[in-house]
Parts: sequence; C-alpha cells; structure tokens
Amino acid sequence: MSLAADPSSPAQPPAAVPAATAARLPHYLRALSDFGATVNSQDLATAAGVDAATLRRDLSRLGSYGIRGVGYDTAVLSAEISRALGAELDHRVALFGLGNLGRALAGYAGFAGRGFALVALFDVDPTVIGAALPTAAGPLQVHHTRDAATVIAAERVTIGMIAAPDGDAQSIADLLISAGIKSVLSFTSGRLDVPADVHVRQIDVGLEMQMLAFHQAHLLTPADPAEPTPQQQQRRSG
Ligand SMILES: NC(=O)c1ccc[n+]([C@@H]2O[C@H](COP(=O)([O-])OP(=O)(O)OC[C@H]3O[C@@H](n4cnc5c(N)ncnc54)[C@H](O)[C@@H]3O)[C@@H](O)[C@H]2O)c1
Repeated sequence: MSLAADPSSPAQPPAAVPAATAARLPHYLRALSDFGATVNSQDLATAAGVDAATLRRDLSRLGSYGIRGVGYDTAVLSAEISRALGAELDHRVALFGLGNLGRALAGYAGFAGRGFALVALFDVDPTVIGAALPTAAGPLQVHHTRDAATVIAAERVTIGMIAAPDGDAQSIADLLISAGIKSVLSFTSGRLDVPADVHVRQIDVGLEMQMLAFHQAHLLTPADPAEPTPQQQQRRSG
C-alpha cells in the first residue's frame, strides 16, 4: 500500500515548490523522525509547529497526499521530502575559518545525516595550516585559503561555509564564486555582494538576538494606554 508518492519517482523540480513551503520542509523532516511507521497530518503538523491545512497543502505540492484515516507512511514521506530538498545529493562542503564557531561546526555530527559532507577546511592562521583538525567525520587537513581554488576543484566542493571574521567574508565569497560555487552559507554579518545565480544564506546570530530583544522589550513594555491611537491623533489634528 502506498501512502505517498512512489519514492523512485524523479525529484520535483525546485520551481514547483514555493519558497515558503521549501522553508517548512526541513521542519517536517525533523518532526517525522519522532514518529513510528505512520503519522497523521494533525500530529505531524503539531510536531512541526504549523497548522494541519498548511502541512497538507505543502505535502500535496510534493505529490504526497496520505490516506484518510491512516495518514502518511513516515519512511516514504521522509524520502519524498529529502528528495525535494536535494538531501539525497552528495553535498560537499568547504568550511572557511576554524576559530570558535568553525570548530564547533566542524564537530557537528548532524550534517552527515542530511546529505552534507564536510570535505575541506581553510584558514589563514599558520599555526593551524597543515594540521589535521578533528571533525565529526574524522580528522581533516587544514589548507590555506589561498589554495582554495585547487582544493575546491579536487574535492568537488558544492557548498562554501564561511565562519571567518566579518571583514574577510567578501573576499572568501569572491574566491568561492570564482571557483564555481553557487551556494554559500555565511555566519558573518554584513551584506555579501554576489552574482544573481549565487545563492547566499546568511545566519547573523547577533541580528537574531536583536529580534529577540525587540520582542522582549515589547512584551515588557506594552503600548502606553495614554498614548493616542493613530485614529485618535487624526481626529484631533482634523
Ligand atoms: N563564536 C560565535 O558564537 C559566533 C556567533 C555568531 C557569529 N559568529 C561570527 O562567525 C565568525 C567567526 O567567529 P569566531 O568566533 O569563530 O571567530 P574566531 O576569531 O574565533 O575565528 C575566526 C577564524 O577565521 C580565520 N580566518 C581569518 N581570515 C580568514 C580567511 N581569509 N580565510 C579563512 N579563515 C580565516 C582566523 O584565523 C580564525 O581561525 C565571525 O564573523 C563572527 O562574527 C560567531
């Protein structure tokens, strides 16, 4: 009995999946790992933090409809979502910057299960160049950033990850682009100037903290009731 689309069918073209749906797919995939052989849409939606209608609409875009009264086959649905996310592809990642953050990323074991292999490490610090840095997948030699073009080609890197100081991010991005890399994940703050066909995801932790501070400030200081509403202001001035 097939509860979802045949996993041997070809992957959906990315254009068929709206960006908002694509952004929710990793959450569904993570949530699916908490369930047994089948899961109903309400339980999966709750675990993923969305409403059931959104989940059903998102999954229908992948061709997965589930079965009334039974739900979704978790293994089939996981394969379906992984394929839509390109997780079955061999994503080979190069990491630039092996300081506090870079070492933590290199040691994170969670990338491999999602189809990402860390295959190249770069830094400019002479004390680490040539050393074998421990990573989740075993020790990996650190190269100098100036050798990136050669190593990226040899290691068939497809994704560049930047955990170097903010001021070095653009030059590293330029280097990645000239080496043919189209996908960049940067933990630095500040805009990166890249061609239109290069996809940059930026994780600025400081910015995220500021957003939390903003919400916190508004939670703690609710709008002053003495403050006139825009409508009241308009009436007064009118
Ligand atoms: N540590 C954190 O918790 C944290 C959190 C959020 C964001 N960040 C950002 O991540 C980046 C790295 O932070 P960190 O704390 O790991 O810094 P860090 O100073 O500990 O490490 C930076 C590393 O980058 C290397 N480096 C410098 N120029 C380079 C280049 N051209 N190519 C490759 N490597 C180069 C340095 O030699 C060093 O090993 C910064 O942009 C920082 O703002 C850090």
